[in-house]
Amino acid sequence: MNTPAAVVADGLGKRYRAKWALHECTFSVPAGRVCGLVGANGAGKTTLLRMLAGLSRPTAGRAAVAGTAPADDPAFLAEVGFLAQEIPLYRRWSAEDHLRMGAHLNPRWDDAAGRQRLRSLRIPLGQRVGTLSGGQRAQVGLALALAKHPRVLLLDEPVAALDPLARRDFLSTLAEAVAEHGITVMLSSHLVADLERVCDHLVVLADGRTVLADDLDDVLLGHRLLTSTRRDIAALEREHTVLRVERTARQVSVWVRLNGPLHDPGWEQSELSLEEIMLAYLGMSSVGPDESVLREVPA
Ligand SMILES: Nc1ncnc2c1ncn2[C@@H]1O[C@H](COP(=O)(O)OP(=O)(O)OP(=O)(O)O)[C@@H](O)[C@H]1O
Repeated sequence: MNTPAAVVADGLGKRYRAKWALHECTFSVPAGRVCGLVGANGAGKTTLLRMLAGLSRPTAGRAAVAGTAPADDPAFLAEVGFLAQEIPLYRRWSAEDHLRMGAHLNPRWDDAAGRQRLRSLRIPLGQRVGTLSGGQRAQVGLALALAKHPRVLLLDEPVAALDPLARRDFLSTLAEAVAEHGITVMLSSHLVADLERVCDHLVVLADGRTVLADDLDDVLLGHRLLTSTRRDIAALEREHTVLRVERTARQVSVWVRLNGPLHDPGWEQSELSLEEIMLAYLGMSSVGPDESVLREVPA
């Protein structure tokens, strides 16, 4: 049985003046998944998340989040939690003040869970959030977003500025909430090890386009490093998606997404880690592998 999609982008695009920040972006995230959103700086992650959160209108295409088109209206905003990169909190207010405002504004507010989450992390509820550490502020932002009981939670690089311990705490809180409430999460990050820990689905953007959208297990199964003494990769390119090529005098190495079985026994196959797969995608443009760039990568 197919799980219904909680987040859908269909030809979604955003143009700023002449430049497309996001172009023909198409993917769907099944309900209950934690989806990592990956892309180089400027790939369009924030642009995408802001459109999904109803904070910015698409120039082209359509999106559906929790079954509806994102919009800046109370019914939609009740279903969706969004934590922006800069953790938007009132610096002069305490966590307690934010909790009270949340209870006032949100119909499904779970005040007890929000407080419990912050107390268990020993975050002082009465202290101005401007005087909390970056990690504590991120946890306050997450606790507030979760207390809304959203069906979909969108997080824009929430752990980027946190130390490893604070990142672990943040991601544990997130994983517990997902297990408890079955919410769908879309989380942008450059930290592949973190994504591997919490995500079971991936969307990768390059130059504002979707270059990969799949379950994490299928991503790991479907990518291989192929090596051979031959030089010609034309036959390989006809059947599979070549991400990266490195040539030495004696050997060619090809990072590939397999679109079916590999028939040619002349290639030696080895598995790729998620980090290696992501690096291959981040190094390619949306139109194909760039060997001149790839040659700079040490073997
Ligand atoms: N308000 C804006 N006006 C003009 N251009 C914009 C605007 N917002 C984003 N862009 C451009 O759109 C592109 C995508 O930006 P975006 O912030 O979505 O990337 P990102 O993947 O989130 O990057 P990062 O990893 O650095 O946060 C960039 O080229 C950026 O300069």
